[in-house]
Amino acid sequence: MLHIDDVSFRYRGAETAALDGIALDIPAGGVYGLLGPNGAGKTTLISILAGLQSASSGQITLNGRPLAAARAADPRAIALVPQDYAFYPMLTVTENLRFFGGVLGLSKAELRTQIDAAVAFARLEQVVGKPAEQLSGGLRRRLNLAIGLLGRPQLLLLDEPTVGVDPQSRHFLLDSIAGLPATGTTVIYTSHYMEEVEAICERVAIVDHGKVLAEGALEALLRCDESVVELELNAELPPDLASRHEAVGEGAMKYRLKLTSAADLPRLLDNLATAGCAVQQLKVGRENLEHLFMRLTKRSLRD
Ligand SMILES: Nc1ncnc2c1ncn2[C@@H]1O[C@H](COP(=O)(O)OP(=O)(O)OP(=O)(O)O)[C@@H](O)[C@H]1O
Repeated sequence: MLHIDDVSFRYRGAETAALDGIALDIPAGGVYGLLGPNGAGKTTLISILAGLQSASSGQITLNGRPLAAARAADPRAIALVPQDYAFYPMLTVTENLRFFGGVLGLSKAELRTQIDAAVAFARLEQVVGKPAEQLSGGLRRRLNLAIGLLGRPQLLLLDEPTVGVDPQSRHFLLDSIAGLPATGTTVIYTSHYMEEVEAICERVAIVDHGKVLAEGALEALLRCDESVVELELNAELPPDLASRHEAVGEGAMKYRLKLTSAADLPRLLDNLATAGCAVQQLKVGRENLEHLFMRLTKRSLRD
């Protein structure tokens, strides 16, 4: 659907490029995660995809057409839900939706249908008459999302849509976003919360310093070659086992260990039993995005 080929971008006066040869293929359907720490270049890429900035070099096509031509042919094809609140605080929810629907050029009948659909999707029914400035952080995010959906975009760009929301609204937002591909909208979801990306994205690109460090189906990225075991014990891991398995501490009595062969796991469990450590939890053979990111960059996503 979206093909990004060798795209670079440098802000005026900046010493380094914000995007440095980004190449990505984003298929139709699904939620595609753009994961990276602050300053990685996510917002810059999203702004270029939304037409707010032009790439310094490289090509982008949507369904085989250059991006600008695709947007000119169908101005509603791509919608952006920005990181900031993008509505008028003193207008009510309905007034905001009516205004932004009008900007999109929706007919009266379309406007009514789309506003009803967006309100239902974002579950804003209880607050339609409230000025936006009186909404909680979570409801503001939901209004932002509802506005983005008014034109029934083929591609929805979500720039960190859960920043500053309470856990309940976050859960609701993530569930709603995961359901969008089934309604015909492909989603690009930027975040520095790897748990969110792991929860709702089928494919992921990890970006840092304007470059793609890894890209692919989430399951394939997280499947590791080396066997990895996550253990939770009732006691400290004995030091000899820690060094033999290159253990990394993951919190109180939680460890991440490496195995070199299939026979290593029963041996490890025997050794733990001999040392008097009971295993409370055990997970085998799967990375998580935080570890993958650390392996690629030698630092944490939260740095
Ligand atoms: N208007 C600007 N002028 C100059 N440099 C900028 C500007 N906006 C962003 N940058 C720089 O470009 C790089 C990429 O920033 P960008 O906002 O795209 O990253 P991000 O991954 O979206 O981070 P965040 O999660 O903090 O929004 C950073 O080094 C940032 O400092």
